[in-house]
Amino acid sequence: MIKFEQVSKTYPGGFQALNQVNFHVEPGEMAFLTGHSGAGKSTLLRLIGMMERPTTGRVLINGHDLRKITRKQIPYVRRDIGMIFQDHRLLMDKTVLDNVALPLLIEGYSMQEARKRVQAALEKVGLGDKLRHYPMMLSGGEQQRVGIARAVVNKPPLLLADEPTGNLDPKLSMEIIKLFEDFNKVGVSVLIATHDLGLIARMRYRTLTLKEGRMINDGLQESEL
Ligand SMILES: Nc1ncnc2c1ncn2[C@@H]1O[C@H](COP(=O)(O)OP(=O)(O)OP(=O)(O)O)[C@@H](O)[C@H]1O
Repeated sequence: MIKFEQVSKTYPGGFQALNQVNFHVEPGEMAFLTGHSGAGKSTLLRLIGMMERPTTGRVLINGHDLRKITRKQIPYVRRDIGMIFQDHRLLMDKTVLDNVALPLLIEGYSMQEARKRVQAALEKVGLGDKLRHYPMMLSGGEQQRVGIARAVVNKPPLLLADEPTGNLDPKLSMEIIKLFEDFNKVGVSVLIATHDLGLIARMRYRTLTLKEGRMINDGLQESEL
């Protein structure tokens, strides 16, 4: 589902954020990505999301070699990826319905067609009764769930999350991770970048660890890391 082959990324200005990174996330797998601040986690996610291109090496997503994707094809490949951010990036002047419907409307669905799918996505994240609410009327955990509903509404085979629990307390964090587990159980691949080593330790999933742009560990998190 995600394959990195000798991937390096140097930003304009000369900073090398990733150095010869190799890993493979299989279809249907769930894994964490961790490392110190500045280790390159967001850069790695941005390469998968095609917001950045690697300087050298090859990234494959769901069989697509991203080097061969033209600018015009990017939206099609991106449909396979649901992205979730720490700050959820909801439109605050739009209702929950409008926020979650957005990816479908961009794909060309009418609001009438989209509404059923939006309702189903919101029910999966436990917010089936909040369609008409504005994000400001919701708690932080609920806002994050709306962000997740928006990411899954078009049923992508891959979910990427960048610090999805960064603003939440441990109980709410665990609930959010359980949601990711639910999607993983129905076959969605999930990659979650997080600083939260406590959370990772409780979950016992494969953990990819970056240090200064290098992948230094790929396996279950070891307690000394
Ligand atoms: N657009 C950019 N231009 C130049 N340097 C950048 C750019 N984006 C990131 N960097 C640098 O690359 C390094 C890795 O950044 P990245 O955001 O990938 O780290 P991170 O592991 O996600 O960190 P954090 O956990 O703090 O978000 C940092 O030193 C950062 O300053």
